[in-house]
Amino acid sequence: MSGNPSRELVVELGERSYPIYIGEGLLAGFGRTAEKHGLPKKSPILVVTDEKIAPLYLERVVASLREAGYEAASHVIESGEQAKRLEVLGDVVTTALETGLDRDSTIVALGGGVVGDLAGFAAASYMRGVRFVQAPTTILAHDSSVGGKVAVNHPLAKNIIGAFHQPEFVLYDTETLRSLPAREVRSGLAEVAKHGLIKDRAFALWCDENAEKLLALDPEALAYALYVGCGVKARVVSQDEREGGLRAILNLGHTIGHALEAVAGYGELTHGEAISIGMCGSARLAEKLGVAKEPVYGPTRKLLAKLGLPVALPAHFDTDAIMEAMMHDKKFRGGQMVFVLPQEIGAVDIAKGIASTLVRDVVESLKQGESE
Ligand SMILES: NC(=O)c1ccc[n+]([C@@H]2O[C@H](COP(=O)([O-])OP(=O)(O)OC[C@H]3O[C@@H](n4cnc5c(N)ncnc54)[C@H](O)[C@@H]3O)[C@@H](O)[C@H]2O)c1
Ligand SMILES: O=C(O)C(=O)C[C@@H](O)[C@H](O)[C@H](O)COP(=O)(O)O
Ligand SMILES: [Zn+2]
Repeated sequence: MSGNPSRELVVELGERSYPIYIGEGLLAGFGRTAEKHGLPKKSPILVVTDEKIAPLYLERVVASLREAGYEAASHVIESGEQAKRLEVLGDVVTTALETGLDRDSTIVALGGGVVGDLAGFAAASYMRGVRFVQAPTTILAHDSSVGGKVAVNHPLAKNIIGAFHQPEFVLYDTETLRSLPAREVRSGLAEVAKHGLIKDRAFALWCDENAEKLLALDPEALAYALYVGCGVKARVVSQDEREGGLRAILNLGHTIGHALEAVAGYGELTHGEAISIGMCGSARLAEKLGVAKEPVYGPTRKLLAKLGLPVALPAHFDTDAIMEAMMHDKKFRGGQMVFVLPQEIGAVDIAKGIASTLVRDVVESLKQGESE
């Protein structure tokens, strides 16, 4: 433990409100937190995690739950985006049935966004819905663990089979982030930067100034960034839980980003890398359409490059395939392409009816990756 005090935020959703606990070493107190939130003790708890996280942190969680008097079982999935598929969901359900999970049971997601989305969808669908807890272990999961979007992928479209299912609480033990591979540190910082770019100019500038500290996992800088990032997300979700309108701003960079992930077969680019390229594309588009009130492409590109993220599209990506995949975006309605576009650093707009020819030009231009 570094001695960094814990921080707490609340996602305000009426009777479904829940806290986000952020701090070092919190996993050791998992069982006590479960008790505090009234998770039933008569029904088993299933902890879902992946093969890389299990040897590092699973025992800590299971032991803490058992110490508090819970019956705890676990299910370990393969690591990586490919695991977000129906077959793996079926395996989780098999373990849930074999372990005797009932309607009063809880499914715990111990891991990054992949585990969170998959285990969350298992919790949303098993017996038509059981309790769910998020224990994020990646930087990126400061985003995925908050807000209740849970899903698996289809080969043609990302996150296309899913639900909204809010957790009972989010327990974010920042000590776990120290074992992250460098690529995953960078990937997670893409969503951190996104939260600044959409809603908090000062935070976006702070990320730019503190990029080196963030990449080096400086505990204070990281704790601050995760707190601010989770705060932006929590406030947006509180105002528009089911994406009737405002929540779509959290999708900055995702129309292009999700298409890249699908076209590459889920794995070549991490989610953060794909949306980094996507955010550069949105900034370009905003400038071309005159939506941007100030230069946005240059500063966005500079920030993401400083965070070690890709800002150009690898040349082998097929533009036609990307355009085709973009048609499956969940914001696409009534034949209209919808994009989240920066107006300035820290503010975005949702623009409908964007001409696909213009989007195609932007995708092509991303292959050049010019700095201005
Ligand atoms: N639901 C949402 O609102 C939301 C938001 C953002 C992203 N997502 C989804 O999140 C997913 C990406 O999440 P991610 O970037 O966390 O990927 P991930 O879950 O695949 O984790 C990245 C890699 O790091 C490993 N890992 C995780 N924690 C570790 C730790 N503490 N130490 C060492 N290794 C660790 C994992 O095994 C994996 O190999 C995507 O599927 C994306 O669509 C969802
Ligand atoms: O929570 C949201 O809303 C987001 O858009 C957050 C995104 O970072 C995340 O990748 C989300 O899963 C994308 O949502 P989708 O509805 O486009 O699948
Ligand atoms: Zn995302």
